[in-house]
Amino acid sequence: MTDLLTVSGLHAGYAGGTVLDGLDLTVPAGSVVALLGRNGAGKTTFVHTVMGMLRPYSGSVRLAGRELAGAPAHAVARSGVAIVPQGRRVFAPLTVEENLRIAAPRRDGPWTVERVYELMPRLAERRANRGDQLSGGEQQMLAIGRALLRGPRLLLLDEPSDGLAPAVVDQVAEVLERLRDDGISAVLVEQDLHLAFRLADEVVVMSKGRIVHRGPTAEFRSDRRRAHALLGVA
Ligand SMILES: Nc1ncnc2c1ncn2[C@@H]1O[C@H](COP(=O)(O)OP(=O)(O)OP(=O)(O)O)[C@@H](O)[C@H]1O
Repeated sequence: MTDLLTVSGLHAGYAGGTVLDGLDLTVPAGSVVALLGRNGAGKTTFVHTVMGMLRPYSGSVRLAGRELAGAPAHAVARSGVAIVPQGRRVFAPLTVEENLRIAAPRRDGPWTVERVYELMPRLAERRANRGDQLSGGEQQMLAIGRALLRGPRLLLLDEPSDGLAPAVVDQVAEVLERLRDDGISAVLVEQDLHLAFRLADEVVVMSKGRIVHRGPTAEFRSDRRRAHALLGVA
């Protein structure tokens, strides 16, 4: 499989110091890679750096061969990367429909507002509701819909399960499963291992700004000792 995303030697951080310390990662086209790691490992920093929201100190971020490192977020978005941010960030005073319409849907992209509603009928039912009248799960679906409308080649999902009850995580998982089965390429940052295992083809573990493990999901799942050693979970 050809790699859609190729990140190499990525260094990035904040005024306080370096967080990404020479990170290398590839995402094959049509696959979902789960990015796991303890709190503070640098997962969100990675997602923000790929998206162009944080400028790297050095290193390369290539999407289908095209260099994106150092490009601003709007240029990265135009190149085909979309983010579903941690905390969802839907616009509270706007309705579901307005939130989707201002996502600036790509006219030539495969996704339309109607297609988003078909994927997530809950959003269609709530189309006239304001963002702040939605449940956490509905807000998450709205954030996913907004990202899809940009017609991304690569989707960056930053902890979609964050703050959701298990039954609601299950509903979001069903949506993401359908996208995966349709062949979407994605990096899924997750603390919820069940969700990561359910969706990802491969598991990547990050520690102190580097990748310290990579392997097929089934293999990682069956090796509890390694999961414990890398993530501190049972
Ligand atoms: N805006 C910021 N300014 C300064 N330091 C930051 C900023 N955002 C994150 N950091 C620091 O960078 C490090 C990595 O944080 P990051 O949020 O990328 O980790 P994470 O793996 O996503 O963690 P979590 O699972 O808790 O979300 C942490 O030490 C954090 O305190």
